[in-house]
Amino acid sequence: MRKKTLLSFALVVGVLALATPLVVAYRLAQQDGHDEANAYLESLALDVLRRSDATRAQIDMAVLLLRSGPPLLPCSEEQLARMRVVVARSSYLVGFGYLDGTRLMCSTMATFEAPVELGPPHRINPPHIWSWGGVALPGVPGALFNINAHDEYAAIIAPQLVIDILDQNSTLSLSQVGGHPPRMLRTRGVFKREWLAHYDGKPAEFTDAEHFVVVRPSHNGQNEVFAAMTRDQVEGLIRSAAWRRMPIGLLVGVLLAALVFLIARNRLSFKTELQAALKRHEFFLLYQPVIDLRHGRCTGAEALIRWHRSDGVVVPPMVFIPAAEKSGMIQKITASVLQMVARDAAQLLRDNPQTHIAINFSAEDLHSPQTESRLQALVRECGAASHNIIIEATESGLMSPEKARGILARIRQQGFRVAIDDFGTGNSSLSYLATYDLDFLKIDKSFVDDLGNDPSSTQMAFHIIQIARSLGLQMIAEGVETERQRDILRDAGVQFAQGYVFGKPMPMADLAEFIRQRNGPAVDKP
Ligand SMILES: Nc1nc2c(ncn2[C@@H]2O[C@H](COP(=O)(O)O[C@H]3[C@@H](O)[C@H](n4cnc5c(=O)[nH]c(N)nc54)O[C@@H]3COP(=O)(O)O)[C@@H](O)[C@H]2O)c(=O)[nH]1
Repeated sequence: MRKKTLLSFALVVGVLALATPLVVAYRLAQQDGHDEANAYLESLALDVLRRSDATRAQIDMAVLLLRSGPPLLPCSEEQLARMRVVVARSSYLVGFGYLDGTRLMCSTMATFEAPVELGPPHRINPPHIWSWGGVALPGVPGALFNINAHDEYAAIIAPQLVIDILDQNSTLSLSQVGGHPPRMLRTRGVFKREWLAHYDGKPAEFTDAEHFVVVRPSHNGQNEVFAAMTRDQVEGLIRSAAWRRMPIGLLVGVLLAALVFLIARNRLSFKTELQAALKRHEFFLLYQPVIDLRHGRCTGAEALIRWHRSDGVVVPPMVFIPAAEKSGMIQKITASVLQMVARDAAQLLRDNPQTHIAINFSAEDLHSPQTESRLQALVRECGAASHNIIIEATESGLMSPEKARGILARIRQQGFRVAIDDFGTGNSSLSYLATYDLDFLKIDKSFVDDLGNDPSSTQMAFHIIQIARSLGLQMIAEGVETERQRDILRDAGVQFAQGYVFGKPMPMADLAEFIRQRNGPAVDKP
């Protein structure tokens, strides 16, 4: 990836890394604020319903007590005294009275000069309980009462008592509605009749242009409480939740953005480091001998790159080659490998014209138009022939078949030989492999390791050998560490092998000596 692209990519990912936790934190804060509003309004609504139930229970109990004593003369001092005792014992009843039909004859609250005509009841529920709302009583000016009558006994209730659970300054709204059609039983704050349309007998929450409303029905379904707060109040709760959530979101965002920054810097600096290493010629090659298993001669070697850093550490290719591939540096490194082979191997190839040097190519090398000219320059510079060079391409390098196939075909036409490396570790199939012009198939070390020990690895290795045979490819087994592995491979018809049993990767001078010893008249067969 080019520096500019990497920077833009890192910037976009960094901004996303910073913004995403903030957005998530805000969304959670919105949810928290909403949940808080919901929970608070629900608790208020349930409280009103609980008080309403308690009021009803107190009325029932009061009527029971009034009826339990010996019958008294209606509106007599004795009856009013009994009513006063009952009222004193209850917390939600403010008075009691005696009814004759719809006329309130007397009450504990005030003495009437004449009976108070209440008119037709506002609600009858169940049949023997009649209710009136908003009743003005003589002797108690400026107050309106609800009256709840059980036959002749009328409980007098201050409607606000049930609903006055908010402090005076509260701007929340609470309304209890009951009956069919619905009538307002008691209210405080705002109530809009259109809210009734949102309620279908089940608990509900909804928002209109100005309010967030929670509705909770009583357990007997006879009335329901609407608790509401303004949308500004909900926003206030969201804001306080955001104050709690956002710092965590910000912290996570900053950490993620810092991580992105560090990774990008690492990538960029690694690329810079590779560039500097190339300039300072810190890369060098070791050569691992390849042995012909039939007669034990060394037929060539694989060039394996190492990075001798200025701090003295020798970095193996597994560490920097993948990073070089990702940072777009691999072609420069391969070009340097070709130059080093040209320099290192010139003498060896002149002295041993039948030997080869195998060079690893990455996917990008196989897709580059410069590869052919670089290979031509290599053989020209070291005075070798193209058959002295084997290109090792990994399965992943062949993954863009259109580009790779063309280059490989042209390279082979010019006499260079091609091996597929690490075969079996990717997803290549036999039919896929058959579409390429190849000379060698390298059997990956992972299949060689357990040869003769693990039946499935052994079977896999034999299967790969079968594939190579069916495609007419010669085989090079890699990672051969024991004589047993060597013998099994040789007996299975594998022609070539490399591995520690023959020789570890070594400098060119050592390789020349190795070949002299191995291929000279005194050479031991494997
Ligand atoms: N694109 C390029 N890739 C390269 C280049 N040089 C090396 N590589 C690739 O790096 C991978 C690791 O290579 P390396 O650490 O050099 O390991 C090689 C051998 O040292 C190791 N090997 C060989 N025999 C044995 C053995 O008997 N035991 C054992 N434990 N290890 C052994 O195997 C590696 C050779 O692998 P391969 O190339 O698949 O034959 C590796 O994938 C290299 O390809 C480069 O210049 N360019």
